[in-house]
Amino acid sequence: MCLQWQTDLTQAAEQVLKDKASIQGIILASAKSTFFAGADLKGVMRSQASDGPRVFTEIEGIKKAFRTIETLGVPVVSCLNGTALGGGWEVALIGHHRIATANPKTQFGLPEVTLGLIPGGGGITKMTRQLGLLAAQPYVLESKLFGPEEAQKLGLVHEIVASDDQLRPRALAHIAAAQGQPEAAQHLWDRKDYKMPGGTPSNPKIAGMLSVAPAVLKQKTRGLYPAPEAALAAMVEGAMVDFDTAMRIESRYLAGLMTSQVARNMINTFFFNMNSIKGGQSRPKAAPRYKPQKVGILGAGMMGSGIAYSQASRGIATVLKDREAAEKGKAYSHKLTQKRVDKGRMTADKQAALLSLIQPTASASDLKGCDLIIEAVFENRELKAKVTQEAEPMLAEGGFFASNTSTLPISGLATASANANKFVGIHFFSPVDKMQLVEIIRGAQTMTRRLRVLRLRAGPGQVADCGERLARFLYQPYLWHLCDGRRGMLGEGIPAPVIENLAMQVGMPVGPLAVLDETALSLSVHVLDQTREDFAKEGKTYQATPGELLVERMVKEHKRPGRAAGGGFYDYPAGQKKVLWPELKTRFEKSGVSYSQQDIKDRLLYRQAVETARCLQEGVC
Ligand SMILES: CCC[C@H](O)CC(=O)SCCNC(=O)CCNC(=O)[C@H](O)C(C)(C)COP(=O)([O-])OP(=O)([O-])OC[C@H]1O[C@@H](n2cnc3c(N)ncnc32)[C@H](O)[C@@H]1OP(=O)([O-])[O-]
Repeated sequence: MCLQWQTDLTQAAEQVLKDKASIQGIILASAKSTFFAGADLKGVMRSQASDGPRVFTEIEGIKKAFRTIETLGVPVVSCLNGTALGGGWEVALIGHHRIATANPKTQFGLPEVTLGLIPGGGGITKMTRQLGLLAAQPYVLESKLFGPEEAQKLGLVHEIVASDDQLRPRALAHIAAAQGQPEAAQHLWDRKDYKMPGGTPSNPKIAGMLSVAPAVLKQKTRGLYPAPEAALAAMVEGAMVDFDTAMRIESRYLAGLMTSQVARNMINTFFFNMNSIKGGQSRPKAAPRYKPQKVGILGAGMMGSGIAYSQASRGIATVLKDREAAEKGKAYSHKLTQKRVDKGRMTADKQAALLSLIQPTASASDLKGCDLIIEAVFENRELKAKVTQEAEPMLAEGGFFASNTSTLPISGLATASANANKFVGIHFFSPVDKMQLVEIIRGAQTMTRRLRVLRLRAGPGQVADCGERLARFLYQPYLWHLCDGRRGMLGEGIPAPVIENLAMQVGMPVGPLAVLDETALSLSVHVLDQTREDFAKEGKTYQATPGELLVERMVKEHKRPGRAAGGGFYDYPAGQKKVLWPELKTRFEKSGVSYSQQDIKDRLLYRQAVETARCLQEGVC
């Protein structure tokens, strides 16, 4: 929907108006394999707040042309040869009759709210009038996409043909058959007897639902996403007025969002940056794809068990080695998959196949032939050195070794290896089965080629090659800061519920204390002990921060090592929701401590922003 397209559309609409007497029907078709990809997102990225009036006029101009075509009095047929999204689906909705080619890859719908926008090119008004206020919500507020078959069931597509070359003949046949039938040249909502399915907001049932809808929405968005709120408002306000006014309401909300920083951020992150990542922008162009055939994992604790699951779920033969807990580690995969089997999302056969790929063992000799071994033992340098030396000789020819450390420098750990050039960090995030990011850390001696190969297929999702930076300079300091920082929020006496709730209010999925519990407080203490030892070897004394000391107290004095070991900052009563450990109040909260909620929110966010900027500055990609 670039500016040139808008000009062409206006001209086409003016032309059909002139030629009206000689037109029997109109076919909307695309010369490309995608029917239409919607608004020009690059153009949206260039808009500023001051462009609001211009953008509003442009949206209204587009919709005026749409309206000219659909109210001309001739049947309009949309021939949907491929995907139609956002403004593209709104173009499809101009057609009174819509024919789609059967293709499981085709997607229709309105992804606007996922980009900080709303379907303001007629999408909200038309989908609401077609489906009703309730039934339209998933498509408008949650951007639920659908294929041709679902579209047909919803009455949004009227015919499905087997191949693209049947679209035009079917459209022509429809137009021929529709001659003399005024209703075939009219949308449902333009008919005199039109009634909104399910009723308008004046219907008591709908009114009841609408009275809670904003609260339900806010619970999901926490008030941080303006687009779904605007979409709901446009749906409801539009349902109470005539069609043209509803269209104008939509345009106003859309113009506001299109010129907002939030939309620019979301489009950049969720469309352009995501496409770059998916397109492998940061991957070396020439390196072939790599998938290890057999992976060994050392240590079947929380991380090792999760990594074993992540490898096996990708069809990779996995040896899970632990002196005592290997079976328990494998049971974690059973627990995860059983939940899916119980919900009917996985067959018992698939579960059995996945579990059969995990070989629990206490013996290092079972690692023989692994082309990748990942150690996931405690953050203790000596232990890591010991397991490295024990397992490395089992590697297959050309295989390489990885440490899942989150804090210890890779170059240092690599000194225990006989092949430091084949030693890398692969840092999975907890819980491994949920977190998409995998961080690849290059040691000083890691061969670049090794890293390149690895970057392609190391873990469950995205890979950042961060040359020892992210783990040490972003992840850990960030976590530390959350409970300590330089002065330490909890240590300052700020109530734990305040910290947790404000973190959620700035958009974090869970509070920082919950994150620390998940990653295990005991892990942080292992790191602290190791750091003290490292300093002592150099004749120095490490000055622990207040936050480090606080976590140490939690583990050593209060015996609260984290979630996996039964409790940390939270209690985890079986079968119930976690609750903050009541004694945090008596042990850490200081009565009379003064704090500003905004300051706490800023502290939580600024730290991330500063560390992210530092990573960029240091070339972490
Ligand atoms: C008034 C009405 C307002 C309306 O309601 C608001 C909207 O429509 S909001 C919009 C709602 N629409 C959407 O959210 C749909 C967004 N688009 C898509 O989801 C996919 O592109 C699509 C599924 C259509 C095709 O997938 P595929 O076949 O794998 O192709 P591909 O993905 O590799 O793209 C090829 C190239 O085209 C580029 N480009 C694509 N779309 C846009 C765009 N809208 N803009 C700008 N550029 C776009 C893309 O960056 C890439 O460029 P490059 O330089 O070559 O890297």
